[in-house]
Order: sequence, then C-alpha cells, then structure tokens
Amino acid sequence: MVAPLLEARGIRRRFGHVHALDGADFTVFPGEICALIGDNGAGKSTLVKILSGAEKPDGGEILVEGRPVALDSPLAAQRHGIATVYQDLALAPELTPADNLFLGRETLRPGILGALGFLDRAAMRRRAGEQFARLGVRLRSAKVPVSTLSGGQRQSVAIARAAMWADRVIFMDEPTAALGVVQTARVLDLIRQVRDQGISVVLISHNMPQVIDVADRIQVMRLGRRVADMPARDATVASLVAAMTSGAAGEGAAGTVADNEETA
Ligand SMILES: Nc1ncnc2c1ncn2[C@@H]1O[C@H](COP(=O)(O)OP(=O)(O)OP(=O)(O)O)[C@@H](O)[C@H]1O
Repeated sequence: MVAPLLEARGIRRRFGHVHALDGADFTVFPGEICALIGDNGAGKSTLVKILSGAEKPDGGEILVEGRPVALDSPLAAQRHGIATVYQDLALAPELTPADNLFLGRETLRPGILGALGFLDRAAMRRRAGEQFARLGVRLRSAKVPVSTLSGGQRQSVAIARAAMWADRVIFMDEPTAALGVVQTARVLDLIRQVRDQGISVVLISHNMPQVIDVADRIQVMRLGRRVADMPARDATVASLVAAMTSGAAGEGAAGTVADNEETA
C-alpha cells in the first residue's frame, strides 16, 4: 500500500472551551484530489491552518512521507512542499499575473562584484508564461493588473502560484465558492491538471455534487474529528450528508467510520 504524503494523527486544538479539533486524523496520498468536507464549525479550517503552519496544535502528530515534522510556520510548511490557497487569494491586485507568481520570491539578476542584484523581469515573465502554459491557464492578458481579471482567472493565478512553489500538497479553501458555472468548470479542470502534474490537492468544499465529481477520495469531519473516509466513487450526496450530520457514512458508502460514540 502507498504511504501517505501527509498525515495528521490525533490532532487536538482548543479555543477556550471549544474543542475545534478533538483527535482529528487526516491523510493525503500521492497524486490524488481529496476533498475535506464537514458542516460549519466541524474543524476544517482549523485543521488546514495547522497543516499549513498558520496555527499550532495542542496535541497530535504530523508526518510528511512517514516522518514526524513540526509545521510551526507557513515557511516550514512551504519547505515541506505544502501550500495553501485561501479564499482571499492573497494576490497583489495592482501587479500582473507574472509578478504575482513571484510575489516575495522575486528572481534577482546577479549584481556587479556580488552587489545586490536587480529584478530579472524577463526571466520572471518567461517562467510565469511556462507555468501558465503547463497548467493550461489562458489569461485574457498577462500584462494587466490582476484586479482587472475575472474571479475565475484570479483564482487560476493563485492556484498556478501555489503549484509553482509547492511540490507535495496544495490546500484549496472553497476555490469555486464565488464563481459562475463556466468559471467553476475551468477551475476544476485546473485542479485536475495540478493533480496530474503530481501535486496532491486537498479541496475544501460545501458543494457535494462537485466534490463527488472532482475528488478521488473524500474525508468527512464532524465535531473536530474525521468520521468518514471513502473513495469518491462510492459516495452519494445522501451518504455524505449522513456522515456530516450524524457521523454515519450512510447506506451505499464504503466509508470507514471513526470511533464515534453516536455511531457505536
Ligand atoms: N480563532 C478562534 N477563536 C475561537 N474559536 C475558534 C477560532 N477558530 C475556530 N474556532 C471555533 O472552532 C470550531 C471549528 O471552526 P473551524 O473554522 O475550524 O470550522 P470549519 O469546519 O472550517 O467551519 P466553516 O465551514 O464554517 O468554515 C468552531 O466552533 C469555531 O467557532
């Protein structure tokens, strides 16, 4: 059996008296799109923040390719090949798509006698063009500020940037929540493309039909724990809703239901 690329075991996180995560397990395998679903407050965002190095757990273990790691900052997560596309996208609106791909990681040309270099715009534009082409992202224009692009194109720029700097896992928080039908289809194609380039994708979504359509595997959270883990081909909207609301994976779903007193 293939070992997980990224694994969370028994993660706990409290906010005051709220147990946001209460022994949550989670796995990401190589070359897959896996969906992370759960009702509001189930703990999805907290888990993603912990696995992105943006939040610290109170307990539990995180492993990358079977080795325990400390993801105690977003930079530490990046070093392990993990990136996150949050809903705000974190793009610089006045910069071009190419500039956004390199935001904070600008390529410098060597200066004279070891002096600080200056931005190598031509090299950055070339690499950005290659990255967009590799992922099949066709932008209306590569030279305009991203603020003038459509929501779907901005989302594509943010995903292309994550895929440029992460080589293991990209978390995507509701990437199609604000998009229309056509733009949603394009972004879902891009997500498949990222997976096909060898980077695993974790898709957080409330859209059950979309999750069943695009994901290879679905993990369901409820009350801070994973309560089901099933191949997407075995899932139905009814089985997912049952798992989200009662912890039971429902009839017809070959889900592994975690030990949960309500389903015992
Ligand atoms: N910074 C915080 N301070 C206090 N409570 C928090 C904080 N972050 C999360 N929580 C609480 O932890 C629980 C889990 O929240 P979380 O945002 O992780 O759930 P979620 O599954 O992502 O929900 P949603 O789908 O609504 O985004 C909730 O009860 C939430 O109110």
